[in-house]
Amino acid sequence: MALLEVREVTVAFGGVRALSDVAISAEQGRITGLIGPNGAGKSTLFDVITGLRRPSSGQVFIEGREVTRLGPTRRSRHGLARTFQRLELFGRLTVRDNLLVAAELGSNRRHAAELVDQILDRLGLTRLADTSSDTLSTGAARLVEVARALAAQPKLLLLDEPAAGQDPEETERFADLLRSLAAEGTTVLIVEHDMDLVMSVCDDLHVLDLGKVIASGPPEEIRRNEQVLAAYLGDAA
Ligand SMILES: Nc1ncnc2c1ncn2[C@@H]1O[C@H](COP(=O)(O)OP(=O)(O)OP(=O)(O)O)[C@@H](O)[C@H]1O
Repeated sequence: MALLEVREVTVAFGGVRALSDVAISAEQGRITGLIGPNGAGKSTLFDVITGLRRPSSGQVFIEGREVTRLGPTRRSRHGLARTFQRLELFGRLTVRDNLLVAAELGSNRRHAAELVDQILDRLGLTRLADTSSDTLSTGAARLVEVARALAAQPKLLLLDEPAAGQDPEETERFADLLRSLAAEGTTVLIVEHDMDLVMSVCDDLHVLDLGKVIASGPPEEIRRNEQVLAAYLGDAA
């Protein structure tokens, strides 16, 4: 059974269908990529999975339980955490306090401070712990968003363009982090335009174009798929 299953989801904004009968899944302990051109519907699908947007039709299941009608807070209790494409840190709080807020909402609240210190250390953020979040570089802020999502100790981690604004060294370290999280059993679903990162870390890919899934499979298959090459990858693969 997939940890996440999206069945036949459709989202319409007025007359525009942002998603049409989209079906994707993410397996436990694997890194699944969601790719496609701008406007394909990736962020809208994340909103449906996290409960920020109700689909016009279709269903979302986490560990086999339907969550389609649950709001974001109840879904986070089912082990789901996400980062945002547009950064959503609490700017005036320090890096540590941003993580503490998330950790204290999680199941391990009695050990929140200890957990936060472990995550800061793991992500190489200890030296920034007392820095106000609104003074961070974009690359560091992206990492802090991931750290904050991890503070909730999620089973399913959704990352919306986590590498945007990271330098190549940050991206390389980030790839290692994702691999180690997956090896520990965390399920990762990632939207990302950095194809080197996607092709090197993802176990499975789903490709969206104009609100439809045009291909699903392992990276080596996707990078040779004619329809995907025409719609998105072109010379990049
Ligand atoms: N709130 C909204 N109201 C109306 N249309 C919307 C809204 N949000 C998204 N759309 C439209 O839905 C489609 C999918 O947008 P979405 O942001 O999900 O794409 P995306 O794949 O995440 O793109 P990007 O890679 O640029 O982030 C686009 O045509 C977009 O203009």
